[in-house]
Amino acid sequence: MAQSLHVFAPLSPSPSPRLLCAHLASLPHHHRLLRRQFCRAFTSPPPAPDLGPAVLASDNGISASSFAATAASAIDVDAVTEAELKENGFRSTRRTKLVCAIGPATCGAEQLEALAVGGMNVARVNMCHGTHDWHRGVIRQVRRLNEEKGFAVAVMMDTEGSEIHMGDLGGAASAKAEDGEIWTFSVRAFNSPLPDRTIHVNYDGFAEDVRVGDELLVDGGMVQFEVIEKIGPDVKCRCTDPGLLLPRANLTFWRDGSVVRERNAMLPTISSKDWLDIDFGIAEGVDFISVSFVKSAEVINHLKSYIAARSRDSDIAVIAKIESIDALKNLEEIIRASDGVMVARGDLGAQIPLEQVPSAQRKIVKLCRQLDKPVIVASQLLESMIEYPTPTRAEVADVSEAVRQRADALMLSGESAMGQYPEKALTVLRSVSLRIERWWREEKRFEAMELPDVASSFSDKISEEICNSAAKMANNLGVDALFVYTKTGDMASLLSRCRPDCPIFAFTTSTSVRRRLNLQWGLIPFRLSFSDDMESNLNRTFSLLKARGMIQSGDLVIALSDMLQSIQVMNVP
Ligand SMILES: Nc1ncnc2c1ncn2[C@@H]1O[C@H](COP(=O)(O)OP(=O)(O)O)[C@@H](O)[C@H]1O
Ligand SMILES: C=C(OP(=O)(O)O)C(=O)O
Ligand SMILES: [K+]
Ligand SMILES: [Mg+2]
Repeated sequence: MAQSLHVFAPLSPSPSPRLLCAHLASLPHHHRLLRRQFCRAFTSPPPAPDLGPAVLASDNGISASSFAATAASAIDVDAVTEAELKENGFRSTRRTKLVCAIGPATCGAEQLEALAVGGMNVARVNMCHGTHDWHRGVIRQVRRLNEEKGFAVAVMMDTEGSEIHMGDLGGAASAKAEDGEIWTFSVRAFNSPLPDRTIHVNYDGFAEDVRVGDELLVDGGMVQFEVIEKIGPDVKCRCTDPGLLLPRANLTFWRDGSVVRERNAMLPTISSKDWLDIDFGIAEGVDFISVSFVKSAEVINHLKSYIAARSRDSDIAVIAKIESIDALKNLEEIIRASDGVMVARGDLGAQIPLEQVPSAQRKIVKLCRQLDKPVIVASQLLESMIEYPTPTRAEVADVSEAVRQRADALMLSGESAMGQYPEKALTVLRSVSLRIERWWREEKRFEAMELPDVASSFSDKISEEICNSAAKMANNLGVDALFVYTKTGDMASLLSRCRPDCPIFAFTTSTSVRRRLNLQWGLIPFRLSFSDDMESNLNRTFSLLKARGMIQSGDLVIALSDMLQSIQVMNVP
């Protein structure tokens, strides 16, 4: 049994300028400008790894045109993953998936392609910002990239939800609030230009709900005010923690050490605007809809039945964002009802004390894995990279911890939507993920987690047992890859839940299932038409993958199928 040896060759840019920047990162705060200028001048973009589909044909001695015509129709695989596989071998493919919020910094065709090349698995558009035309442009551009360049980037649409937030600052990009300044927060509708130091608040009950003495937190505490006077619709506030106000920033108010949820707690989770956005998302065929400020399982079920009635042929997965006290209270029922979860630490940190966010994250990630639902860790992972080209040590440690917890995916928000270094931020996520995953495997710090039964029928129970056993066998035998043939994706998900040491090649007949699987830990999704005859499926897959240089004779694989509920161990012939 000849097992092949794979050499690790990280996909990272030339290290020297980064090291210099890392050194400069330790300078005191007032030197950061210097640091920034230095890093701008010296970290030229990494030499773009040639990961385009053209690479695919070259190693095999097959002419590009005939290759594209035959192989492309037979099997679809993500161009970037394929190149990573060839370059680094099975063992070193990235298991943690990456989600990027798209905004003004990344909505162009070239920028989107750069993110896809950099490893973006899911592109997220946030309905808090932009117009439907803008979002449509981004979604269609992602689809075009997938079709023309062989990526499988999924699209996630994130609802606005009924949060309380500021208006758009009369068109200004930001406004600075200084210590001691008096600002007016008002529910009045203003004609532009807005009066000086005035902020519109979108929630009509605001002036009635706040009290003098309340603390007003902008963006989860990035800027803080104290309420000093109420005059009709106007609330006068003194700035106690200065900072930058950004358009439509989220607002919470605190009284006696906890967040105030008066009538705003009665706001619907899905507003009338959200329903219009959801209709838009369904019409555009997004892969995921993430729901902001979920409070209970009911709203998830409601949305899922709406989607099922509206779009019989497409299956859109519903992601519950955990970002409120109510969501934490009803955590398990929400996770069970959803197709996935996002730990939305931005708003969560504005609703519970900050020091409780890490334990909440840990709990949510663990429960999601146990219940077989993908989980995304989001917000402020690399916040300083909105402005600076290198992350802080603390940010790298935070990313590492999320990877170590084996979350399915990490998300960039402002870093990729409006930051100065979107691609570099993605590179940091990618290289930290790879490094921590490798360390974890090498150290064999394998944390066996008790995985409860999630099956609801006896047949599902068989699939679940097969997956648990196969993952265990894969670890014990040190196999190169798990192959799973799955129509619905469920068996791929169950394998991913086990977080095995080797990557999981998931073959599915549908392009939408394939894109959806792109959010899940360790899965390399392929689209392939296959039959009930595993013998012929395997032979076909082996020859297609061998032709593309993605596997070699002698590689040891375990193959599973959800049609036959079978499990086979074999060497690639
Ligand atoms: N479509 C858009 N148009 C303009 N600005 C956007 C858009 N999407 C995102 N942004 C900017 O990027 C920031 C970070 O994006 P995101 O994390 O999605 O939103 P938020 O932080 O408001 O929840 C936003 O605060 C906003 O300034
Ligand atoms: C991801 C989050 O949601 P949004 O960016 O939509 O506020 C969050 O609050 O952390
Ligand atoms: K949102
Ligand atoms: Mg939020």
